[in-house]
Amino acid sequence: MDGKKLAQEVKAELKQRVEELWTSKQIVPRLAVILVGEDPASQVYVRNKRRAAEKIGIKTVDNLLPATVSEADLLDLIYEYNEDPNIHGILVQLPLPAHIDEAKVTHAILPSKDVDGFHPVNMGHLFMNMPHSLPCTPRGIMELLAAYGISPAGKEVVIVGRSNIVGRPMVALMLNADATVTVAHSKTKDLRAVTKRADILVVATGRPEMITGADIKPGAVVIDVGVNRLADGHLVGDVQRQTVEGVASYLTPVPGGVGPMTIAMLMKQTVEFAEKSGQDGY
Ligand SMILES: Nc1nc(=O)c2c([nH]1)NC[C@@H]1CN(c3ccc(C(=O)N[C@@H](CCC(=O)O)C(=O)O)cc3)C=[N+]21
Repeated sequence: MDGKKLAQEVKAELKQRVEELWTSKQIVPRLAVILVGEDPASQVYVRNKRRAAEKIGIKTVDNLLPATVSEADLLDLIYEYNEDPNIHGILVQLPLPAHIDEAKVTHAILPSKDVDGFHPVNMGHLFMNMPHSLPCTPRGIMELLAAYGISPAGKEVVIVGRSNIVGRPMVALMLNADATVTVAHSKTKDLRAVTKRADILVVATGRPEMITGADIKPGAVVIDVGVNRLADGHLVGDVQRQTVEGVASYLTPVPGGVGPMTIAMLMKQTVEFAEKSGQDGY
């Protein structure tokens, strides 16, 4: 499944929507991005986000804060953006340094500007199937499946991983799409027996190549959320491509699968927020 190509298509459509928003309402979508510290992987993502935004016509307001910034100063910056009517979305790149409470920071973002969908209010709405903001990675996965004509309705979907960023919201999205959902994680007994049941398997564990061809049902659709940089510099997923390729009907590559879709969905959410701005409650 070609996430890179689909992401290009999504971004081309967004570019048109951004032009329409300017023509009809003179609004330019604006996204505030906050990066704390100098984690090299985070710097790459933030740069990719800025590049994608520029191409679409979204303005990004980048904030590079030193790793020593206090939690209070970071919160103050968020409050400023919360109040600023010209900012439609706020993103704080995770992980944050250990002295800063990630929950406190993500919960400080106004739910209506929470482009990542991490705020408990947005997570709650999502679980009740009345979403306002959708977490970018799970949403990107749903769009990939839809583009390939794969409907989760009635299927056995197994999600490996229960993070707040991917696993848990993925459960909600799959449930909302009428799948029969199972969540496996590090304490699951006989993981292979569980993953082998899956018609659609979503793997988001952060453990390089942990899922092999022996773990999946022939013909399964396998979604690899992992982005693991090995010591030799190359990038692998949580799925072992060589052994899974011959068994699965579809597999998302790493790189070029879920990653580019995540960025495309961030852009989509920002444009949607800008389109809604000024309406009741926003
Ligand atoms: N507040 C917040 N929101 C996030 O959405 C968020 C975050 N923090 N922290 C880190 C993770 C990770 N993440 C990725 C985004 C794009 C690629 C991506 O485009 N990957 C390329 C490869 C990039 C490379 O070469 O390193 C690909 O898979 O083709 C990967 C990972 C977003 N995250």
